[in-house]
Amino acid sequence: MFLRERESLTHASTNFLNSEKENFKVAIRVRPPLEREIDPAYGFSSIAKVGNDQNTITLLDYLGSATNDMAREQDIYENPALCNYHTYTFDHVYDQNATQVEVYETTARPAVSSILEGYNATLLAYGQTGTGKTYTMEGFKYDSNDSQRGIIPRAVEDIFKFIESTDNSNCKFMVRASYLQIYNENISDLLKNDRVSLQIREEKRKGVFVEGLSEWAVRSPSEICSLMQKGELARATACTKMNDMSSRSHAVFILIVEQLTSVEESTEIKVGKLNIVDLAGSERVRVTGATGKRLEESKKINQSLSALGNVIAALIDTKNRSHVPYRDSKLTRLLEDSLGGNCKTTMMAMISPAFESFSESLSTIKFANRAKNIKNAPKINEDVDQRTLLRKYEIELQKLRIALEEKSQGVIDMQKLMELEEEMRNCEADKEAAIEALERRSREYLQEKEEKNKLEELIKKMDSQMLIGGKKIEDTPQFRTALEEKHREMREEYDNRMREIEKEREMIEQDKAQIDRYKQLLLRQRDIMIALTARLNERDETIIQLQEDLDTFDKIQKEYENSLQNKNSRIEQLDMILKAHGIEVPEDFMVPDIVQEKEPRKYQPYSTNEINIDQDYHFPLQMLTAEEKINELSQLIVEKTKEIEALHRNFSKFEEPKEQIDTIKIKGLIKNGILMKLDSLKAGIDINKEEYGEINDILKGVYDTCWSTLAYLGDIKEQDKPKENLAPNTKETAINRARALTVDEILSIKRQEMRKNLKQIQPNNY
Ligand SMILES: Nc1ncnc2c1ncn2[C@@H]1O[C@H](COP(=O)(O)OP(=O)(O)OP(=O)(O)O)[C@@H](O)[C@H]1O
Repeated sequence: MFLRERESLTHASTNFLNSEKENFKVAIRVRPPLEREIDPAYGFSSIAKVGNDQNTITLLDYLGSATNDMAREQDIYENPALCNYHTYTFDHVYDQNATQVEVYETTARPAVSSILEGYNATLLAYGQTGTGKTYTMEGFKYDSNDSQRGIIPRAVEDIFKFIESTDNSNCKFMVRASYLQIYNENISDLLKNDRVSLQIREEKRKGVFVEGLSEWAVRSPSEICSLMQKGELARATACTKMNDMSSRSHAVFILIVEQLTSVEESTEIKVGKLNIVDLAGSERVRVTGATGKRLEESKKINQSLSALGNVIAALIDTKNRSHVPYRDSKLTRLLEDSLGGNCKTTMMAMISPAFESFSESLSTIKFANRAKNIKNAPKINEDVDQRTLLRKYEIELQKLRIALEEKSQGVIDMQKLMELEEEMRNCEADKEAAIEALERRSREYLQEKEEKNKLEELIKKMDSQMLIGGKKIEDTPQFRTALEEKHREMREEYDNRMREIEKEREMIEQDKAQIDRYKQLLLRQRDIMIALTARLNERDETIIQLQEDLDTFDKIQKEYENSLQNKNSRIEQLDMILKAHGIEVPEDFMVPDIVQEKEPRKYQPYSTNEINIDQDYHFPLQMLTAEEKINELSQLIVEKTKEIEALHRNFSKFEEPKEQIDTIKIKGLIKNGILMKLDSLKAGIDINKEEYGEINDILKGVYDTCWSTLAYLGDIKEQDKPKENLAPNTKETAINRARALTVDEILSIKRQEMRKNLKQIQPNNY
């Protein structure tokens, strides 16, 4: 049976797919007349005539005056001109005799098939209130044998049959269901107890969706039926003039089928989504007589339906299709994919066959006729993102399998552990048995040994009684040798033992001494601690005592201050009284300022050495009064001044006053007669050879000094000094040089030389 179902489903799908036009299908269903529409006296005559091809419908617009269906029929028959005929063609038209199964098979089934191939599909029920939308979509019984089951239960059955008929073990399915309603422009989840208003979102990959809408994984048709029943109870319905249980909200039942097929290494995922939309019925408030809450509901319903009409109008307006007003209502926003998008949509328009509903039926037919022109562009959701629920479950399952394997591994390990523990216990038992056997054996051995000793004793005794070769055994040389050997061994053993004992004793003595030392140390530490504690206690007591004294003094001082303040204010008071009476107070009577005696401030003595601190009180050993301190510092200044003067004097040795140097040097030069000779030379007076040599030597020395001084001062480098002797060696050059040099120049050179010497002696102080 499953196979047959599968084949027929595939066939339905193929038919559906073959026609591009059928991406948006429109079917009309004329429901049977309701009891209230049938005139008990004259019967009922339908205004909707369905063509034999089941593609056309004609609505009869009677213009006559007959008041009942029978009379109207008669009148039309007799006067055909009294009737206008409105004929329209659709993908399918069901007359009032069409059964639920028929409607499902021809209209809904292809949509179901397409979702199994990974398409999005929508079945949309539209029509005036009470025309059979809910009946067609849901039906009223959820028994799988009930012939009045609607599209939803049948679709679900088909989906599960398809899944069951799939014998490919590499193919996995997941079916999820959601159920929502749009009531008064608020979206709420019919499968949840709360009535939180949900929002519509759009994502590139996911398309349009309701955020936070619950999705229920279902594994059988009965589970879906339970969800539907739950949703139905939550759906806003009311008893209206036109329908005992009129839906006051648009309801959308969503079925998502995920298919995951693993082929070798690759995985193919298909996700099909079926929206089954049961719209709230449009109604003419005038006819229904709605007021209050019902009126508000009606307005909202009509508004959203008119938004739906606007969207359709915009979609079919091929000339000006720039803007489609999807966002004008929640309904159109939600159906954005279904209307002109990635979806195979089937609109099912329901009409009443009753004469009284003619205008509504005609309006519905016209609406459906417009919708016929909508073109959708569905595509298989194959390249759906890898985050599909099934994929996630698959991954999760994989992880769980691994975890299970690990756990199983754990179990194996546990078994191994238990085995090892058992083995260990056996080993322990063996060991104990072995020890026991060993002990028994050693007891036996000791016993044997004892017995052997006894025997030996006995033999000895007996031997001592015996004679060997006519001699007593003690007298034999063998016995003596053996005896000596025995004695020697015993002595050796005794000595060894004694040595060991001595060693042990020494070690014990050492340990004892060490322990004694520790003990002494600890005792000493204890004494120190006791002493320190006592001192600390004493100090604490002293501090407390001092604090108390301080408090007492503070108190007394405060009292004195208060008393003084009182006295002062009294004096001021008296003074003012005296002044008021014009009496001058003599100077002698003036109260002297109270000079508070203060403890003289103390200063530390000046010392370059480290200050000795009294360990007990942390004070310097000696403190000076201010006067003493001033004296001390004055003394210090005197000493330092002397020191500085001495240093100055020393320094002055190297830095003689200019005039003094000049005088000395000039005197020296005069003494040597050189300057005179120079002057003579400058004056052009002839000098003798000796004099010339003398001058030449001096000039040569001056020349050298010049060089070295300039080198020292950094003006030139020593190595730059010419190698050849540039000192004047002729009378003429000597005279020229001498002429060039003045006395001041010579003195300046000499002074620089002195400075150089001084720097070498006291480089830091210079
Ligand atoms: N094809 C049908 N066969 C038998 N009874 C039908 C059929 N269609 C509708 N009915 C009956 O008509 C009445 C109204 O139907 P239904 O509630 O489905 O209308 P509706 O379009 O969903 O109304 P509303 O928009 O107010 O919710 C119900 O009692 C239902 O049983």
